[in-house]
Amino acid sequence: MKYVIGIDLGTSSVKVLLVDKEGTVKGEVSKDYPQIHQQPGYSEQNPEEWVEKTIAALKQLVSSSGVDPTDIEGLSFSGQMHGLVLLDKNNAVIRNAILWNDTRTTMQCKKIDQQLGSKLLDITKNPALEGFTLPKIMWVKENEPENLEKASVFLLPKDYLRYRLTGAIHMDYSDAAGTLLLDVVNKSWSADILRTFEIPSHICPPLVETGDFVGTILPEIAKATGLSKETKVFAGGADNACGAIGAGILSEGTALCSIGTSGVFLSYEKDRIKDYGGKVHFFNHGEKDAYYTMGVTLAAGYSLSWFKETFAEDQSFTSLLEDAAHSTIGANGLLFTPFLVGERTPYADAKIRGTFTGIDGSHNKSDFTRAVIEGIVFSINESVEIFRNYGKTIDTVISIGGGAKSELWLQIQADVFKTRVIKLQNEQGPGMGAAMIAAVGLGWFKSLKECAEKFIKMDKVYEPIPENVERYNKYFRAYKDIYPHTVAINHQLFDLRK
Ligand SMILES: Nc1ncnc2c1ncn2[C@@H]1O[C@H](COP(=O)(O)OP(=O)(O)O)[C@@H](O)[C@H]1O
Ligand SMILES: O=C(CO)[C@@H](O)[C@H](O)COP(=O)(O)O
Repeated sequence: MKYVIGIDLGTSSVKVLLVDKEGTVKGEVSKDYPQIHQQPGYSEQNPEEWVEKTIAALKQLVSSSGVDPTDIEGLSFSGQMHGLVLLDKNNAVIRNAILWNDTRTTMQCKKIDQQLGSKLLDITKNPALEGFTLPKIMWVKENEPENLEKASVFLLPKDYLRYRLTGAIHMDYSDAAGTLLLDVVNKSWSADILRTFEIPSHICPPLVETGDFVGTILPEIAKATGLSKETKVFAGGADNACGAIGAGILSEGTALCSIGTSGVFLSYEKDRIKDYGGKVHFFNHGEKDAYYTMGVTLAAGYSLSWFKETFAEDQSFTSLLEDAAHSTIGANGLLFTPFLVGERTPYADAKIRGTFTGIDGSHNKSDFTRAVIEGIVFSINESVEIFRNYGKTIDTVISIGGGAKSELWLQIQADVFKTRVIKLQNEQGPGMGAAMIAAVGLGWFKSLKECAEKFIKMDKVYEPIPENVERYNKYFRAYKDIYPHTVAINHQLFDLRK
């Protein structure tokens, strides 16, 4: 049997997946790394940790699988999006990576809006948001000019990892789309935007398709991981594009809910002129010349992780979620807004912060946990509403990520979204998507669609329960009232913390 590996460089961990030609997952290893929050709104990671943890995970995967390394024919990547990695002329990392959930760049976003106006949306199809890469480059230019002067190239997280595994520098279109420097429809770096903000064009890496063959792994990496040095490497893509591939979101009418560190609601778009007025993100898909649109909740799984670390450190996620089942729909009248690091969709607001509303002396930990997981789904439902308001029909949603690990959470998604929710046999969509990119790149399949037919296996379907839908509807309406009623005080508190 022949195999491929999908490497998903997430925010909380790197996950490596060994998949055979039938699409069966033969092994899976995950290694965690921390986020560094030096001050409110800051979120960084040390790129060296990604490399070390990936090598360790690959080594464990190869040795524990018992598979002949020469049978592992190829690998590809899925990566957390937007994070800025700057390399000097020797390709050494200049500073920690500034991540997608870092919101220090509000001033830079204002500047982009003022200087580019509607041109930004015309070229990049997206508004200026703190998480995207261009404002991060501008922040470095303004606050650490010596670091930008030293830079010979900028990369996104999985591109840096790929560079360390192959020695070759590239960026694929699906990830480049999230930089706010790409002309999304014409698939080239925007000279106009680079010129406007006086960013040297030489720091933009060569662009490739997500499925392109980019080389083989370096001999020293082969030695460190136990992989064969003949292993073919394919570029890979943004984690949400790969999540979509791994969930079979490859034609109009299909939608995805991913609850990882972030929460994403995503829909396939064939139509490059589809206009959502910048209310949701519009990016190049990992499938050539296709697109996807998505809304993003910045702290989805992150909210639950924060809750667990702060109030239930010794409990597992599984037991926490079991507890939440003892509470009721609406957590006995307790609502949570997951704005722990600001928000993106529908409120692009770096200063908003989270709330528990309606705390009562009778509430216990089960109610609080339930409120957290419901609040995350309510927030993602605000993106679902945007899609519906623009005329999209959403009746079936594939759910992936940590949020698809719990029956309770899956049923809440079905009840709140008012759609059928499908859980896949492997809920790790992005890693599977990366493995599929390698499988197609190797020529095992003619297209991603053909590969999806073989690789993607449905596990269980959750139908909305009418009685729950009605009750959640009422709580969702109350949830939506919290942002407008707490925005002023949250902005005041944010400023007071300085
Ligand atoms: N057993 C579980 N049940 C429910 N949620 C879980 C479970 N394990 C992890 N999670 C949630 O999933 C999130 C991680 O999801 P994942 O898709 O691995 O994220 P990322 O790709 O961002 O690293 C965690 O933040 C946590 O909230
Ligand atoms: O910023 C975005 C999308 O625009 C995030 O979705 C990141 O891509 C991180 O994803 P996860 O680590 O949560 O999967």
